[in-house]
Amino acid sequence: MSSYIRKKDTRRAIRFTILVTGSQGTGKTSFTNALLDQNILPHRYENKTNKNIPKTITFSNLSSITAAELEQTFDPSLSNQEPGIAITETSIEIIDEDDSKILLTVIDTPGFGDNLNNKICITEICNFLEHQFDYVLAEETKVRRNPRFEDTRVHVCLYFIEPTGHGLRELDVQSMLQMSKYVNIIPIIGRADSFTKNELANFKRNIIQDIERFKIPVFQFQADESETDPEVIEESNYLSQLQPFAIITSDIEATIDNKKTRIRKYPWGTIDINDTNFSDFPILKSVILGSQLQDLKDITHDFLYEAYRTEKLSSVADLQGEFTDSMISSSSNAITSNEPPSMSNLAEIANSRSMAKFDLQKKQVDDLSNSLSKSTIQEESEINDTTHNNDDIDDDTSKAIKRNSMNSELSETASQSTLAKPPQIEGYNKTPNSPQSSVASNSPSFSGHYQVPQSQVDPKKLRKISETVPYMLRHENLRTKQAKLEELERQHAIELAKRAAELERKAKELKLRESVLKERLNQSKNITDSTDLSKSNVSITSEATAFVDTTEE
Ligand SMILES: Nc1nc2c(ncn2[C@@H]2O[C@H](COP(=O)(O)OP(=O)(O)OP(=O)(O)O)[C@@H](O)[C@H]2O)c(=O)[nH]1
Repeated sequence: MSSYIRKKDTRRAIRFTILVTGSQGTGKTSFTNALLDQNILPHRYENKTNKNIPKTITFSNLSSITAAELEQTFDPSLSNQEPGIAITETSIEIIDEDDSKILLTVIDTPGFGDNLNNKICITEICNFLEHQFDYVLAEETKVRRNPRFEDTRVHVCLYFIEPTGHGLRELDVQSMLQMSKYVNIIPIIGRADSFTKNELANFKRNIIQDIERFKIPVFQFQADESETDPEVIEESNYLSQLQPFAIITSDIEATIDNKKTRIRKYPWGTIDINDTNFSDFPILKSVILGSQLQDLKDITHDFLYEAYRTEKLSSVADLQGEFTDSMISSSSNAITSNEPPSMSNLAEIANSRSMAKFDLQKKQVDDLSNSLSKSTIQEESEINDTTHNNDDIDDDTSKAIKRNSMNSELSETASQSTLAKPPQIEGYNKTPNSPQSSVASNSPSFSGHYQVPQSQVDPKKLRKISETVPYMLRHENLRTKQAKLEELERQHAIELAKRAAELERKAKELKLRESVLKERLNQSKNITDSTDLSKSNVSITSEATAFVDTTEE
């Protein structure tokens, strides 16, 4: 990565958001600094004056004490207080020589795992992830969309496991399980230099067994079934076998063989964190900012968000059903002052479930039918823009993207290679066609005798994800996926139009009923009036008779 420039022109940048979480001291800050190639984030123990303090998005704890107060002084009387959890973000724009940009946002979770009861941490992170989905859902269902809307969904969670050597803790299992509903999970072993080779192999085996036992749907590097490129298949197999990545990170910059890198110094020697004999850091970096970037984004949108959206919208549809039923059955009921639902606030409605309260109102029925017919038309006209609005990859950007293929030497290796089918952790398959659940049940699991791979593929020969172009898109896949997205949107629009038409029909029916009732009311009024008239006629006649009688007398 050649240069980093603070946010300037984000029009064509690819947005990519990473959540870095895990217990304290596992090397998250050092990792982020190494990933961004700048010591941008302060360590907790450091003087923060010269560093960028990340923007705090949320903070919450179970007591009234603030995190800053806890950090300032140690007061034994506060030792039972919970430090809580904050969610912070740091955005940076990575620009390569081709002017291609990634707007990278790193979300950190200081305080995670520091509480006596860490449920609050999981809840807070899940709420944050869910809110990002809600923003997109609310925007998608708006009649008029905001052209400057920023998609803040998180594409990958790098979960740092404490280097205990034992396996996953309950907090790790619970966190990964719950977060996996909203984000791709990649487990990471931080501070991997704490282990000997055998210890690391055992630790990886324990983690994999736990992932299998608790059915944690971590990210799968398995290539698509439709993938035919042997290089991609081989690389995916290699990455699958390597997982969970074991990384060494550092803040100390150095130059080795004329290349900028980072090192860790020990009394007995020095380790280059980019040396794949010791550290998976360079592989992880090229995976998240390169070869898998687009897949991570696609899975976030096509599976995770789609599942969330379906769940939310179907809850709205149920409520709408109740609403329309109540419209018919309660046509003569008293009128309440609740607002009618509109197609532009479905997300809010889904969240608050306030639609259940809605009742019939004559005036509102009119409003509703008007607004629905408008929104149906607009939805259809705007639906084609959805993909462009939601995703920031435009044609121009795609053109600028380079696809660096392996050299011919690796192709040879690939064709001769007899790699065993890599084990899988239950979870997502990257093929957009196959739903997550079916994959989970079909995928073979890690076997108990899983072995840490002995570098069947030379990591140096991994597809070169250029340091200047830190990402790569799969052009052909992108097109098919785009088409699928458009098809989904079209179906969604049709569904909305149907629902709107149905509501409109019911509204008309009600109007008709209303006018019939009015007519009847008028008729009955007329009858009453004529009865009154005949009564008064009778009294006039009797008065007249009395008058005639008196005159005659
Ligand atoms: N041995 C070793 N130490 C590391 C490694 N990465 C980071 N450290 C050190 O571990 C300590 C904690 O690292 P951080 O990067 O601050 O860890 P963190 O997870 O951000 O910690 P919190 O901010 O407290 O949550 C620092 O002293 C780092 O220098 C590593 O790969 N190996």
